[in-house]
Amino acid sequence: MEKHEMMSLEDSGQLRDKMRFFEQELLKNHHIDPNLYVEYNVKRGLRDSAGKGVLTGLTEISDVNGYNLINGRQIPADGRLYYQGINVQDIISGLNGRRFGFEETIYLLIFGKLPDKEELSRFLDMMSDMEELGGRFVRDVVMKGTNANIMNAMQRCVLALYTYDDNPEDISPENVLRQSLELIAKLPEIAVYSYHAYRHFRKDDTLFIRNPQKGLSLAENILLMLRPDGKYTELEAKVLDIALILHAEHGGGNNSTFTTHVVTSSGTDTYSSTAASIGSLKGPRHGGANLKVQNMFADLKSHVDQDHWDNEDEIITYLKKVLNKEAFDHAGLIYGMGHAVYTLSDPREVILKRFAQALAEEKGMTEEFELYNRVENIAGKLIMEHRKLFKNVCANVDFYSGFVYSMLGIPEELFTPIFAIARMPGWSAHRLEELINANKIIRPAYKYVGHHTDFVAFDER
Ligand SMILES: CC(=O)SCCNC(=O)CCNC(=O)[C@H](O)C(C)(C)COP(=O)(O)OP(=O)(O)OC[C@H]1O[C@@H](n2cnc3c(N)ncnc32)[C@H](O)[C@@H]1OP(=O)(O)O
Ligand SMILES: O=C([O-])CC(=O)C(=O)O
Repeated sequence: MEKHEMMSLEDSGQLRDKMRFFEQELLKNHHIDPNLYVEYNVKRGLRDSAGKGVLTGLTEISDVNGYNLINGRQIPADGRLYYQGINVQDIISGLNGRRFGFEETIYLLIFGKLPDKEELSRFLDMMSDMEELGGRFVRDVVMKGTNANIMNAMQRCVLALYTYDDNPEDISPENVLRQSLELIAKLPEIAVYSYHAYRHFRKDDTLFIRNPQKGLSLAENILLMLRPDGKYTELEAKVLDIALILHAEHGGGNNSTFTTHVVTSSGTDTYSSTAASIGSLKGPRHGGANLKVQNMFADLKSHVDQDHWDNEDEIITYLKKVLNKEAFDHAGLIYGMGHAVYTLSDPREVILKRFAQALAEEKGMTEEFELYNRVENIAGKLIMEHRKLFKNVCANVDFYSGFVYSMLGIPEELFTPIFAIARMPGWSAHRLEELINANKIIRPAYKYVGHHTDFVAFDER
Protein backbone atom coordinates (compact mmCIF):
# COMPACT_ATOMS: atom_id res chain seq x y z
CA MET A 1 0.00 0.00 0.00
CA GLU A 2 1.18 3.50 -0.82
CA LYS A 3 1.77 5.62 2.29
CA HIS A 4 0.69 9.25 2.46
CA GLU A 5 3.68 11.31 3.33
CA MET A 6 1.67 14.41 4.13
CA MET A 7 -0.91 14.33 6.90
CA SER A 8 -4.31 15.25 5.47
CA LEU A 9 -6.33 18.05 7.08
CA GLU A 10 -9.02 15.54 8.02
CA ASP A 11 -6.49 13.39 9.92
CA SER A 12 -5.35 16.16 12.14
CA GLY A 13 -7.83 17.01 14.91
CA GLN A 14 -5.53 19.80 16.06
CA LEU A 15 -5.49 21.44 12.66
CA ARG A 16 -9.28 21.12 12.45
CA ASP A 17 -9.65 23.07 15.73
CA LYS A 18 -7.33 25.77 14.41
CA MET A 19 -9.30 25.96 11.17
CA ARG A 20 -12.71 26.39 12.85
CA PHE A 21 -12.16 30.11 13.57
CA PHE A 22 -11.14 30.77 9.96
CA GLU A 23 -14.10 28.82 8.59
CA GLN A 24 -16.47 31.05 10.56
CA GLU A 25 -14.66 34.18 9.37
CA LEU A 26 -14.98 33.00 5.77
CA LEU A 27 -18.72 32.35 5.93
CA LYS A 28 -19.39 35.63 7.81
CA ASN A 29 -17.54 37.75 5.26
CA HIS A 30 -18.64 36.23 1.98
CA HIS A 31 -22.39 36.63 1.96
CA ILE A 32 -23.93 38.64 -0.89
CA ASP A 33 -27.58 39.67 -0.59
CA PRO A 34 -29.48 37.60 -3.22
CA ASN A 35 -31.69 40.64 -4.02
CA LEU A 36 -28.65 42.44 -5.43
CA TYR A 37 -28.47 39.95 -8.30
CA VAL A 38 -31.97 41.04 -9.32
CA GLU A 39 -31.28 44.75 -8.71
CA TYR A 40 -28.21 44.73 -10.97
CA ASN A 41 -29.76 42.37 -13.52
CA VAL A 42 -26.88 39.93 -13.14
CA LYS A 43 -26.94 37.13 -15.71
CA ARG A 44 -26.42 34.42 -13.06
CA GLY A 45 -24.88 31.33 -14.59
CA LEU A 46 -24.59 33.45 -17.78
CA ARG A 47 -28.37 33.06 -18.34
CA ASP A 48 -31.11 35.53 -19.11
CA SER A 49 -34.22 35.77 -16.91
CA ALA A 50 -35.87 32.91 -18.84
CA GLY A 51 -32.88 30.61 -18.15
CA LYS A 52 -31.55 30.85 -21.73
CA GLY A 53 -27.76 31.09 -22.09
CA VAL A 54 -26.28 34.53 -22.83
CA LEU A 55 -24.84 34.58 -26.35
CA THR A 56 -21.04 34.63 -25.90
CA GLY A 57 -19.69 33.04 -29.05
CA LEU A 58 -20.23 31.48 -32.45
CA THR A 59 -19.44 27.92 -33.48
CA GLU A 60 -19.81 25.63 -36.48
CA ILE A 61 -18.88 22.48 -34.56
CA SER A 62 -22.25 21.47 -33.18
CA ASP A 63 -25.81 22.60 -32.78
CA VAL A 64 -27.78 21.79 -29.61
CA ASN A 65 -31.56 22.30 -29.96
CA GLY A 66 -34.28 22.00 -27.35
CA TYR A 67 -36.97 24.20 -28.91
CA ASN A 68 -38.78 24.76 -32.20
CA LEU A 69 -39.17 28.31 -33.43
CA ILE A 70 -42.85 28.74 -34.36
CA ASN A 71 -44.13 32.21 -35.34
CA GLY A 72 -41.17 33.77 -33.57
CA ARG A 73 -41.88 31.83 -30.34
CA GLN A 74 -39.64 29.16 -28.79
CA ILE A 75 -41.77 26.04 -28.28
CA PRO A 76 -40.33 23.15 -26.21
CA ALA A 77 -39.49 20.19 -28.46
CA ASP A 78 -37.67 16.88 -28.48
CA GLY A 79 -33.93 17.58 -28.40
CA ARG A 80 -31.75 17.45 -31.52
CA LEU A 81 -27.97 17.38 -31.70
CA TYR A 82 -25.95 17.98 -34.87
CA TYR A 83 -22.18 17.43 -35.25
CA GLN A 84 -20.87 19.69 -38.05
CA GLY A 85 -24.46 19.88 -39.33
CA ILE A 86 -25.15 16.13 -39.25
CA ASN A 87 -27.80 14.77 -36.91
CA VAL A 88 -26.07 12.54 -34.34
CA GLN A 89 -28.87 9.98 -34.71
CA ASP A 90 -27.95 9.67 -38.40
CA ILE A 91 -24.26 9.25 -37.53
CA ILE A 92 -25.21 6.27 -35.37
CA SER A 93 -27.74 4.71 -37.73
CA GLY A 94 -25.31 5.43 -40.61
CA LEU A 95 -22.78 3.04 -39.06
CA ASN A 96 -24.98 0.45 -40.69
CA GLY A 97 -23.02 -2.75 -40.31
CA ARG A 98 -19.64 -1.02 -40.07
CA ARG A 99 -18.13 -1.81 -36.74
CA PHE A 100 -17.01 1.48 -35.21
CA GLY A 101 -17.79 5.18 -35.55
CA PHE A 102 -16.00 7.13 -32.80
CA GLU A 103 -12.83 7.60 -34.88
CA GLU A 104 -14.70 9.09 -37.81
CA THR A 105 -16.64 11.29 -35.38
CA ILE A 106 -13.29 12.65 -34.15
CA TYR A 107 -12.39 13.35 -37.79
CA LEU A 108 -15.74 15.01 -38.44
CA LEU A 109 -15.55 17.26 -35.37
CA ILE A 110 -11.98 18.40 -35.93
CA PHE A 111 -11.76 18.64 -39.72
CA GLY A 112 -15.41 19.55 -40.38
CA LYS A 113 -16.24 16.71 -42.79
CA LEU A 114 -16.75 12.95 -42.79
CA PRO A 115 -13.61 11.13 -43.96
CA ASP A 116 -13.62 8.97 -47.08
CA LYS A 117 -11.98 5.52 -46.92
CA GLU A 118 -8.50 6.78 -47.82
CA GLU A 119 -8.65 9.71 -45.36
CA LEU A 120 -9.94 7.51 -42.52
CA SER A 121 -7.24 4.93 -43.07
CA ARG A 122 -4.47 7.60 -43.04
CA PHE A 123 -6.02 9.12 -39.91
CA LEU A 124 -6.26 5.78 -38.07
CA ASP A 125 -2.68 4.95 -38.96
CA MET A 126 -1.47 8.28 -37.53
CA MET A 127 -3.64 7.97 -34.40
CA SER A 128 -2.30 4.53 -33.61
CA ASP A 129 1.27 5.91 -33.84
CA MET A 130 0.24 8.62 -31.38
CA GLU A 131 -1.39 6.39 -28.75
CA GLU A 132 1.89 5.02 -27.37
CA LEU A 133 2.39 6.43 -23.86
CA GLY A 134 5.81 4.93 -23.24
CA GLY A 135 6.91 2.73 -20.35
CA ARG A 136 8.86 5.56 -18.74
CA PHE A 137 5.79 7.80 -18.57
CA VAL A 138 3.68 4.96 -17.14
CA ARG A 139 6.32 4.22 -14.49
CA ASP A 140 7.27 7.80 -13.61
CA VAL A 141 3.91 9.54 -13.82
CA VAL A 142 0.87 7.25 -14.01
CA MET A 143 1.99 4.91 -11.22
CA LYS A 144 2.81 7.77 -8.83
CA GLY A 145 0.46 9.48 -6.35
CA THR A 146 -2.50 7.25 -7.17
CA ASN A 147 -5.99 8.42 -6.39
CA ALA A 148 -9.52 6.98 -6.28
CA ASN A 149 -10.63 9.86 -8.46
CA ILE A 150 -9.32 9.01 -11.90
CA MET A 151 -10.35 12.45 -13.23
CA ASN A 152 -7.75 14.04 -10.94
CA ALA A 153 -5.21 11.41 -11.97
CA MET A 154 -5.92 12.26 -15.62
CA GLN A 155 -5.41 15.97 -14.97
CA ARG A 156 -2.06 15.22 -13.32
CA CYS A 157 -0.95 13.02 -16.24
CA VAL A 158 -2.09 15.55 -18.86
CA LEU A 159 -0.12 18.32 -17.13
CA ALA A 160 2.92 16.04 -16.94
CA LEU A 161 2.77 15.40 -20.71
CA TYR A 162 3.83 19.05 -21.12
CA THR A 163 7.32 18.02 -19.95
CA TYR A 164 7.48 15.22 -22.53
CA ASP A 165 6.57 17.57 -25.41
CA ASP A 166 9.48 19.20 -27.30
CA ASN A 167 7.29 22.10 -28.35
CA PRO A 168 4.74 22.57 -25.54
CA GLU A 169 4.17 26.34 -25.68
CA ASP A 170 3.55 26.77 -29.40
CA ILE A 171 -0.15 27.62 -29.84
CA SER A 172 -0.14 27.73 -33.63
CA PRO A 173 -3.12 25.73 -35.00
CA GLU A 174 -0.70 23.19 -36.55
CA ASN A 175 1.01 22.47 -33.24
CA VAL A 176 -2.23 22.50 -31.23
CA LEU A 177 -3.73 20.05 -33.74
CA ARG A 178 -0.79 17.68 -33.19
CA GLN A 179 -1.04 18.04 -29.38
CA SER A 180 -4.83 17.55 -29.42
CA LEU A 181 -4.70 14.40 -31.54
CA GLU A 182 -1.97 12.99 -29.29
CA LEU A 183 -4.12 13.70 -26.23
CA ILE A 184 -7.18 12.10 -27.84
CA ALA A 185 -5.10 9.01 -28.64
CA LYS A 186 -3.41 8.79 -25.23
CA LEU A 187 -6.32 9.53 -22.84
CA PRO A 188 -7.73 5.96 -22.90
CA GLU A 189 -4.40 4.53 -21.70
CA ILE A 190 -3.99 7.30 -19.14
CA ALA A 191 -7.47 6.62 -17.70
CA VAL A 192 -7.31 2.82 -17.69
CA TYR A 193 -3.73 2.60 -16.36
CA SER A 194 -4.52 5.19 -13.65
CA TYR A 195 -7.41 2.95 -12.60
CA HIS A 196 -5.15 -0.13 -12.51
CA ALA A 197 -2.54 1.79 -10.48
CA TYR A 198 -5.25 2.90 -8.03
CA ARG A 199 -6.49 -0.69 -7.63
CA HIS A 200 -2.98 -1.97 -7.07
CA PHE A 201 -1.57 0.68 -4.75
CA ARG A 202 -4.74 1.51 -2.84
CA LYS A 203 -6.67 -1.78 -2.88
CA ASP A 204 -3.83 -4.28 -3.07
CA ASP A 205 -5.18 -5.88 -6.26
CA THR A 206 -2.89 -7.53 -8.80
CA LEU A 207 -1.37 -5.02 -11.19
CA PHE A 208 -1.53 -5.72 -14.89
CA ILE A 209 -0.76 -3.35 -17.76
CA ARG A 210 -1.86 -4.38 -21.23
CA ASN A 211 -0.68 -2.45 -24.28
CA PRO A 212 -3.31 -1.19 -26.75
CA GLN A 213 -3.34 -3.09 -30.03
CA LYS A 214 -2.87 -1.43 -33.38
CA GLY A 215 -5.85 -1.89 -35.67
CA LEU A 216 -8.42 -2.02 -32.86
CA SER A 217 -10.94 0.76 -32.32
CA LEU A 218 -10.56 3.09 -29.34
CA ALA A 219 -13.59 1.41 -27.69
CA GLU A 220 -12.09 -2.07 -28.18
CA ASN A 221 -8.76 -0.93 -26.77
CA ILE A 222 -10.43 0.46 -23.63
CA LEU A 223 -12.04 -2.95 -22.96
CA LEU A 224 -8.87 -4.84 -23.89
CA MET A 225 -6.69 -2.78 -21.54
CA LEU A 226 -9.27 -2.82 -18.75
CA ARG A 227 -9.99 -6.52 -18.44
CA PRO A 228 -7.63 -9.06 -16.87
CA ASP A 229 -8.25 -11.53 -19.72
CA GLY A 230 -8.39 -8.79 -22.38
CA LYS A 231 -11.62 -10.31 -23.77
CA TYR A 232 -14.81 -8.52 -24.81
CA THR A 233 -17.76 -9.24 -27.05
CA GLU A 234 -18.49 -7.36 -30.27
CA LEU A 235 -21.76 -6.05 -28.78
CA GLU A 236 -19.92 -4.65 -25.73
CA ALA A 237 -17.38 -2.82 -27.90
CA LYS A 238 -20.12 -1.51 -30.18
CA VAL A 239 -22.19 -0.14 -27.28
CA LEU A 240 -19.12 1.58 -25.82
CA ASP A 241 -18.30 3.03 -29.26
CA ILE A 242 -21.82 4.48 -29.49
CA ALA A 243 -21.58 5.92 -25.97
CA LEU A 244 -18.30 7.61 -27.00
CA ILE A 245 -19.93 9.10 -30.12
CA LEU A 246 -22.87 10.41 -28.08
CA HIS A 247 -20.61 12.14 -25.53
CA ALA A 248 -18.11 13.60 -28.03
CA GLU A 249 -19.42 17.15 -28.36
CA HIS A 250 -22.10 19.50 -27.07
CA GLY A 251 -21.65 23.07 -28.30
CA GLY A 252 -19.53 25.85 -26.85
CA GLY A 253 -21.68 26.65 -23.82
CA ASN A 254 -21.48 23.47 -21.74
CA ASN A 255 -19.33 24.06 -18.67
CA SER A 256 -16.22 22.11 -19.72
CA THR A 257 -16.16 23.35 -23.32
CA PHE A 258 -16.77 26.92 -22.20
CA THR A 259 -13.82 26.34 -19.86
CA THR A 260 -11.80 25.36 -22.95
CA HIS A 261 -12.80 28.66 -24.61
CA VAL A 262 -12.08 30.76 -21.50
CA VAL A 263 -8.71 29.19 -20.79
CA THR A 264 -7.68 29.08 -24.46
CA SER A 265 -8.52 32.78 -24.86
CA SER A 266 -5.76 33.67 -22.38
CA GLY A 267 -3.19 32.18 -24.78
CA THR A 268 -2.12 29.31 -22.54
CA ASP A 269 -0.83 25.88 -23.63
CA THR A 270 -2.89 22.83 -24.65
CA TYR A 271 -2.06 20.78 -21.53
CA SER A 272 -3.21 23.55 -19.15
CA SER A 273 -6.40 24.03 -21.13
CA THR A 274 -7.20 20.30 -21.23
CA ALA A 275 -6.53 19.81 -17.52
CA ALA A 276 -8.93 22.70 -16.76
CA SER A 277 -11.69 21.16 -18.89
CA ILE A 278 -11.25 17.76 -17.23
CA GLY A 279 -11.62 19.53 -13.87
CA SER A 280 -14.86 21.12 -15.02
CA LEU A 281 -16.30 17.89 -16.41
CA LYS A 282 -15.65 16.12 -13.11
CA GLY A 283 -18.26 18.29 -11.34
CA PRO A 284 -21.49 16.50 -10.32
CA ARG A 285 -23.69 19.05 -12.11
CA HIS A 286 -21.86 18.24 -15.35
CA GLY A 287 -20.13 14.97 -16.40
CA GLY A 288 -19.68 13.79 -12.82
CA ALA A 289 -23.46 13.31 -12.71
CA ASN A 290 -23.07 9.84 -14.29
CA LEU A 291 -21.33 8.61 -11.14
CA LYS A 292 -23.80 10.44 -8.90
CA VAL A 293 -26.72 8.72 -10.67
CA GLN A 294 -25.14 5.33 -9.93
CA ASN A 295 -24.60 6.27 -6.26
CA MET A 296 -28.10 7.76 -5.98
CA PHE A 297 -29.64 4.49 -7.23
CA ALA A 298 -27.55 2.55 -4.69
CA ASP A 299 -28.96 4.87 -2.01
CA LEU A 300 -32.51 4.49 -3.38
CA LYS A 301 -32.13 0.71 -3.17
CA SER A 302 -31.14 1.03 0.48
CA HIS A 303 -34.40 2.95 1.11
CA VAL A 304 -36.72 0.89 -1.12
CA ASP A 305 -36.60 -2.94 -0.91
CA GLN A 306 -36.26 -4.80 -4.21
CA ASP A 307 -39.78 -6.28 -3.72
CA HIS A 308 -41.10 -2.68 -3.72
CA TRP A 309 -39.27 -1.35 -6.79
CA ASP A 310 -42.63 -1.15 -8.55
CA ASN A 311 -44.16 0.85 -5.70
CA GLU A 312 -44.32 4.39 -7.05
CA ASP A 313 -45.31 5.89 -3.69
CA GLU A 314 -42.13 4.63 -2.03
CA ILE A 315 -40.03 5.96 -4.91
CA ILE A 316 -41.78 9.34 -4.71
CA THR A 317 -41.17 9.47 -0.94
CA TYR A 318 -37.46 8.84 -1.52
CA LEU A 319 -37.13 11.37 -4.36
CA LYS A 320 -38.94 14.03 -2.31
CA LYS A 321 -36.38 13.47 0.45
CA VAL A 322 -33.61 13.97 -2.13
CA LEU A 323 -35.19 17.23 -3.31
CA ASN A 324 -35.61 18.39 0.31
CA LYS A 325 -31.91 17.69 0.95
CA GLU A 326 -32.87 14.97 3.46
CA ALA A 327 -31.48 12.02 1.52
CA PHE A 328 -28.48 11.00 -0.57
CA ASP A 329 -25.84 13.77 -0.81
CA HIS A 330 -28.06 16.56 0.61
CA ALA A 331 -27.54 18.72 -2.48
CA GLY A 332 -31.27 18.71 -3.34
CA LEU A 333 -30.60 17.43 -6.87
CA ILE A 334 -31.97 14.36 -8.60
CA TYR A 335 -28.96 13.50 -10.74
CA GLY A 336 -29.33 12.65 -14.41
CA MET A 337 -32.39 14.91 -14.63
CA GLY A 338 -32.62 18.40 -16.09
CA HIS A 339 -30.75 20.25 -18.78
CA ALA A 340 -29.84 23.85 -19.56
CA VAL A 341 -30.96 23.55 -23.21
CA TYR A 342 -33.09 20.43 -23.71
CA THR A 343 -36.74 20.54 -22.72
CA LEU A 344 -38.81 17.49 -23.73
CA SER A 345 -35.90 15.09 -24.25
CA ASP A 346 -32.13 14.78 -24.60
CA PRO A 347 -31.57 12.85 -27.86
CA ARG A 348 -28.49 11.11 -26.43
CA GLU A 349 -30.48 9.82 -23.47
CA VAL A 350 -33.15 8.46 -25.83
CA ILE A 351 -30.50 6.44 -27.71
CA LEU A 352 -28.64 5.29 -24.59
CA LYS A 353 -31.92 4.19 -23.01
CA ARG A 354 -32.56 1.86 -25.97
CA PHE A 355 -29.15 0.24 -25.46
CA ALA A 356 -29.68 0.11 -21.70
CA GLN A 357 -32.92 -1.81 -22.26
CA ALA A 358 -31.36 -4.22 -24.80
CA LEU A 359 -28.34 -4.90 -22.57
CA ALA A 360 -30.58 -5.30 -19.50
CA GLU A 361 -32.63 -7.94 -21.34
CA GLU A 362 -29.46 -9.76 -22.39
CA LYS A 363 -27.96 -9.64 -18.88
CA GLY A 364 -31.17 -10.47 -16.95
CA MET A 365 -31.41 -6.98 -15.42
CA THR A 366 -34.83 -5.89 -16.70
CA GLU A 367 -36.12 -5.28 -13.17
CA GLU A 368 -33.31 -2.77 -12.62
CA PHE A 369 -33.98 -1.16 -16.01
CA GLU A 370 -37.64 -0.80 -15.06
CA LEU A 371 -36.60 0.92 -11.83
CA TYR A 372 -34.56 3.46 -13.81
CA ASN A 373 -37.47 3.95 -16.18
CA ARG A 374 -39.87 4.49 -13.29
CA VAL A 375 -37.60 7.04 -11.60
CA GLU A 376 -37.16 8.85 -14.94
CA ASN A 377 -40.94 9.10 -15.40
CA ILE A 378 -41.58 10.32 -11.86
CA ALA A 379 -38.59 12.62 -11.28
CA GLY A 380 -39.18 15.20 -14.03
CA LYS A 381 -42.69 16.07 -12.81
CA LEU A 382 -41.56 16.04 -9.19
CA ILE A 383 -38.73 18.52 -9.86
CA MET A 384 -41.10 20.80 -11.78
CA GLU A 385 -43.60 20.81 -8.91
CA HIS A 386 -40.98 21.18 -6.23
CA ARG A 387 -39.11 24.05 -7.91
CA LYS A 388 -42.29 25.54 -9.41
CA LEU A 389 -40.89 25.37 -12.94
CA PHE A 390 -42.79 25.87 -16.17
CA LYS A 391 -39.93 24.46 -18.22
CA ASN A 392 -40.15 20.70 -18.71
CA VAL A 393 -37.44 18.68 -16.92
CA CYS A 394 -36.22 15.66 -18.90
CA ALA A 395 -33.60 13.00 -18.23
CA ASN A 396 -30.15 13.87 -19.59
CA VAL A 397 -27.29 11.85 -21.13
CA ASP A 398 -25.94 10.98 -17.67
CA PHE A 399 -29.12 9.20 -16.56
CA TYR A 400 -28.53 5.82 -18.23
CA SER A 401 -24.82 6.00 -19.11
CA GLY A 402 -23.55 4.64 -15.77
CA PHE A 403 -26.11 1.83 -15.88
CA VAL A 404 -24.93 0.94 -19.41
CA TYR A 405 -21.26 1.07 -18.33
CA SER A 406 -21.93 -1.11 -15.29
CA MET A 407 -23.58 -3.70 -17.57
CA LEU A 408 -20.39 -3.58 -19.67
CA GLY A 409 -18.41 -4.40 -16.52
CA ILE A 410 -16.81 -0.94 -16.45
CA PRO A 411 -16.02 0.09 -12.86
CA GLU A 412 -17.70 3.25 -11.59
CA GLU A 413 -14.34 4.98 -11.09
CA LEU A 414 -14.13 5.11 -14.90
CA PHE A 415 -17.63 6.44 -15.65
CA THR A 416 -16.65 10.13 -15.79
CA PRO A 417 -13.17 9.42 -17.26
CA ILE A 418 -14.90 7.71 -20.20
CA PHE A 419 -16.92 10.90 -20.68
CA ALA A 420 -13.61 12.84 -20.69
CA ILE A 421 -12.07 10.47 -23.26
CA ALA A 422 -15.16 10.99 -25.44
CA ARG A 423 -15.30 14.79 -25.01
CA MET A 424 -11.59 15.35 -25.75
CA PRO A 425 -12.31 15.70 -29.53
CA GLY A 426 -15.05 18.26 -28.80
CA TRP A 427 -12.75 20.30 -26.52
CA SER A 428 -10.00 20.10 -29.16
CA ALA A 429 -12.26 21.28 -31.98
CA HIS A 430 -13.41 24.24 -29.84
CA ARG A 431 -9.85 25.13 -28.79
CA LEU A 432 -8.81 25.20 -32.44
CA GLU A 433 -11.91 27.20 -33.40
CA GLU A 434 -11.16 29.72 -30.62
CA LEU A 435 -7.48 30.03 -31.64
CA ILE A 436 -8.28 30.42 -35.33
CA ASN A 437 -11.22 32.83 -35.02
CA ALA A 438 -11.62 34.60 -31.72
CA ASN A 439 -8.34 36.24 -30.71
CA LYS A 440 -9.96 38.10 -27.81
CA ILE A 441 -9.56 37.31 -24.13
CA ILE A 442 -12.86 36.27 -22.49
CA ARG A 443 -13.38 38.68 -19.67
CA PRO A 444 -16.94 39.33 -18.41
CA ALA A 445 -17.71 41.79 -15.62
CA TYR A 446 -18.43 41.45 -11.90
CA LYS A 447 -20.17 44.39 -10.23
CA TYR A 448 -18.53 45.44 -6.98
CA VAL A 449 -21.17 45.46 -4.19
CA GLY A 450 -18.86 45.76 -1.18
CA HIS A 451 -18.00 48.96 0.68
CA HIS A 452 -14.81 50.95 0.38
CA THR A 453 -13.29 51.56 3.81
CA ASP A 454 -10.13 53.06 5.25
CA PHE A 455 -7.05 50.95 5.86
CA VAL A 456 -6.57 50.45 9.64
CA ALA A 457 -3.00 50.38 10.92
CA PHE A 458 -1.92 47.01 12.38
CA ASP A 459 -1.73 48.28 16.01
CA GLU A 460 -5.19 49.86 15.84
CA ARG A 461 -7.31 46.86 14.66
C1 LIG B 1 -23.43 16.19 -19.46
C2 LIG B 1 -24.20 17.08 -18.59
O1 LIG B 1 -23.63 17.99 -18.05
S1 LIG B 1 -25.85 16.83 -18.46
C3 LIG B 1 -26.27 17.50 -16.85
C4 LIG B 1 -25.81 16.59 -15.76
N1 LIG B 1 -26.15 17.12 -14.43
C5 LIG B 1 -27.09 16.55 -13.67
O2 LIG B 1 -27.73 15.58 -14.01
C6 LIG B 1 -27.27 17.18 -12.30
C7 LIG B 1 -28.74 17.44 -12.01
N2 LIG B 1 -29.24 18.47 -12.87
C8 LIG B 1 -28.99 19.79 -12.63
O3 LIG B 1 -28.32 20.16 -11.66
C9 LIG B 1 -29.52 20.81 -13.60
O4 LIG B 1 -30.65 20.30 -14.26
C10 LIG B 1 -28.48 21.23 -14.66
C11 LIG B 1 -27.19 21.70 -13.95
C12 LIG B 1 -28.15 20.09 -15.57
C13 LIG B 1 -29.06 22.36 -15.47
O5 LIG B 1 -29.30 23.38 -14.60
P1 LIG B 1 -30.12 24.66 -15.03
O6 LIG B 1 -29.74 25.02 -16.38
O7 LIG B 1 -30.00 25.63 -13.95
O8 LIG B 1 -31.57 24.06 -15.15
P2 LIG B 1 -32.91 24.85 -15.13
O9 LIG B 1 -32.70 26.28 -15.51
O10 LIG B 1 -33.87 24.03 -15.88
O11 LIG B 1 -33.22 24.76 -13.58
C14 LIG B 1 -34.24 25.44 -13.00
C15 LIG B 1 -34.30 25.10 -11.53
O12 LIG B 1 -34.59 23.72 -11.38
C16 LIG B 1 -33.64 23.10 -10.56
N3 LIG B 1 -33.31 21.79 -11.07
C17 LIG B 1 -32.95 21.51 -12.34
N4 LIG B 1 -32.62 20.21 -12.42
C18 LIG B 1 -32.79 19.69 -11.19
C19 LIG B 1 -32.59 18.40 -10.67
N5 LIG B 1 -32.14 17.42 -11.41
N6 LIG B 1 -32.87 18.19 -9.37
C20 LIG B 1 -33.33 19.19 -8.60
N7 LIG B 1 -33.50 20.45 -9.04
C21 LIG B 1 -33.24 20.69 -10.33
C22 LIG B 1 -32.43 24.01 -10.67
O13 LIG B 1 -31.59 23.88 -9.54
C23 LIG B 1 -33.02 25.35 -10.80
O14 LIG B 1 -33.36 25.82 -9.53
P3 LIG B 1 -32.96 27.31 -9.11
O15 LIG B 1 -33.66 28.18 -10.09
O16 LIG B 1 -33.46 27.40 -7.71
O17 LIG B 1 -31.49 27.36 -9.24
O1 LIG C 1 -24.78 21.15 -22.55
C1 LIG C 1 -24.64 21.09 -21.32
O2 LIG C 1 -24.84 22.05 -20.55
C2 LIG C 1 -24.22 19.82 -20.68
C3 LIG C 1 -24.22 18.64 -21.58
O3 LIG C 1 -25.24 18.03 -21.82
C4 LIG C 1 -22.96 18.23 -22.19
O4 LIG C 1 -21.94 18.91 -22.05
O5 LIG C 1 -22.95 17.16 -22.83
